[in-house]
Amino acid sequence: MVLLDVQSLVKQFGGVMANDYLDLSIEEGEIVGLIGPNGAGKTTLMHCIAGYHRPDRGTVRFAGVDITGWPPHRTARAGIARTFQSLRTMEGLTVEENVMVGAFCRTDDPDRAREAALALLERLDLAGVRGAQPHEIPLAWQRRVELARALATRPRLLMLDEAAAGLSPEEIRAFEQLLRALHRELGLTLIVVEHVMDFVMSLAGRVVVLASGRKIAEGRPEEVARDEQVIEAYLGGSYARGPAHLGGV
Ligand SMILES: Nc1ncnc2c1ncn2[C@@H]1O[C@H](COP(=O)(O)OP(=O)(O)OP(=O)(O)O)[C@@H](O)[C@H]1O
Repeated sequence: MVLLDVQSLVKQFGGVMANDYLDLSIEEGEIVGLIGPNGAGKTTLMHCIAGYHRPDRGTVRFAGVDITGWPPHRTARAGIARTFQSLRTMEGLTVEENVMVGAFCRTDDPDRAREAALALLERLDLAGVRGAQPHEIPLAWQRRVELARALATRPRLLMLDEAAAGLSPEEIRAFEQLLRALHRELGLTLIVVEHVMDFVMSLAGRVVVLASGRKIAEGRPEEVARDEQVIEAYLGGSYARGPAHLGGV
């Protein structure tokens, strides 16, 4: 079943076509990697899906419903969650309270929200730091707090924006294993926006490549890594890692 169906999506900022008639269709249960050089339009696409931007044209359908232009609190209720490139954990709130913020998407009852938050903190091995402030714990754990908060909204579609950035290779492997397990346990559909190629290429079943707001390739990770247009897009741009990073798949 198609869970997310984006058609002819356009988002423009002044003269910049950040998303230039994009189509994207995702089956329930898929893990889709979304890659592309800096400025390709990946974050804009996620913003348009989750309602942080209103598209100029095109449609976003989720579970058969037209959700184009719905604000974030409505898309969250519909079952779309996301994490942010720059961490948006809230200082002044404890780790547990941060996760409760997500749970309030589904309940008004603080006891229930706390219960849901605690269950997630235990599942993500964060129960020991539930009373800490997010800035007091390591980055890899802060990313899991963000993940827990997103999961607390009980999403069907979870979008991760550069969740592996700044993590060590060991932390990235652990994060990948955790995501695989959660994907299985919760029946999640995942969109993984990522610059860390090893991570996305090994996690995703399908990879979609954007450049200058357009989709230039899509397919299995090993196919995409060999695609000449993809290699060219990375070579031609200011992307620091270059195609060597794609070649290792
Ligand atoms: N709020 C905004 N105002 C003006 N221009 C924007 C805005 N958001 C994005 N852009 C522009 O739209 C284009 C796409 O940006 P976007 O952040 O979606 O790319 P990206 O693929 O996520 O890049 P990165 O990998 O660097 O995060 C860029 O040219 C960017 O400068």
